[in-house]
Amino acid sequence: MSEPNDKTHLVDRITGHRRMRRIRKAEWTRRLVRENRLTVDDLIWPVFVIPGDNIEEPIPAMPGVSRMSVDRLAEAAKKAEGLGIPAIATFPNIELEKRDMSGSEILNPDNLINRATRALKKAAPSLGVITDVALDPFTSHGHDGILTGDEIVNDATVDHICEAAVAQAEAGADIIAPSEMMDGRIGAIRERLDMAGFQDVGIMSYATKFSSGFYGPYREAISTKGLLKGDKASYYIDTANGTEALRDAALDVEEGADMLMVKPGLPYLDICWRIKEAFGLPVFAYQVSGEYAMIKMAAERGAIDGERVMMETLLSFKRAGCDGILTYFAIEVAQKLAKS
Ligand SMILES: NCc1[nH]cc(CCC(=O)O)c1CC(=O)O
Repeated sequence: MSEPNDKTHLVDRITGHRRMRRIRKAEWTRRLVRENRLTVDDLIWPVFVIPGDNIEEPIPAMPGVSRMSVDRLAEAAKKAEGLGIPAIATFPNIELEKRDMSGSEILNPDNLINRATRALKKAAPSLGVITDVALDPFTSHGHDGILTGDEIVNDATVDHICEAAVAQAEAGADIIAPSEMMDGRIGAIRERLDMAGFQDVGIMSYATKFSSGFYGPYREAISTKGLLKGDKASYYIDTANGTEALRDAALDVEEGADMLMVKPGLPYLDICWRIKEAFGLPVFAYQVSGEYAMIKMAAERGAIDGERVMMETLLSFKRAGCDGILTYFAIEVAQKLAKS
């Protein structure tokens, strides 16, 4: 028969006196041993731009997010700059009449995205501007590249986005972020930017972009939802493939990417970690529209504490080795961090 206090000894025999809970006991020890922190320096704010003046249009699939006309965007950018957010990433929703098979409007030096960049640089000069060079906001079929028959043509698309990258740099973009997953695009863009004298304009590669279901609300936000025929599986990475994602990122590193992105974020934390370990380059996770919507909508329905889950997911990217996060929560988080 065992003595009444033998249970204590039983646990000590099992743990060898190592008790993890000692360091969790008080708030001050928890603070002292906390391994990762989220700060305002980690945030990149993705925004949606629309034509017109003085317009702010809520996006139903993304509660709390609106498309903004350039003037409103400039105001919002001042706010972001004031909060200390380092950079903004712009995505245009252009008129349907301006979209065509090859996305030619992306080459217009005065297109919506380039006008937004100029306005941002004027309104908030210390805020970094990151522009996407994919064709999807500009094509009548919603694909990221030039569509010939059933095929998204690789090399012609690369030529096209190289021109677009130069136009974006001319408008003042600090970082070009190609998101269309064509082969050879990073090296080609680097060469074209350098030839045009933009050695200082960086490239943040959407290095591992998965063929994901999490982009749904974004396609509503830029109005490609009804346009897109088929899916993007012939150019985005299969969601089952981690090692292939690493090979793809390795090519971008060789071709001269300055920073790498993993997209979506939360379902791909393993990729964030592997990429950070493999290359040591700055790595960013894109917490995409569907991830944002899941949190906001679950919170609205009372299933989760939205603010708490927002902070937890953002911190998970830091734990997974990311240097920063593109997140639609940027303003909300920055405001919260400023108070604490
Ligand atoms: N170039 C495509 C692009 N640029 C940004 C996103 C998604 C961003 C998000 O979901 O928040 C996508 C994905 C897509 O439409 O296939």
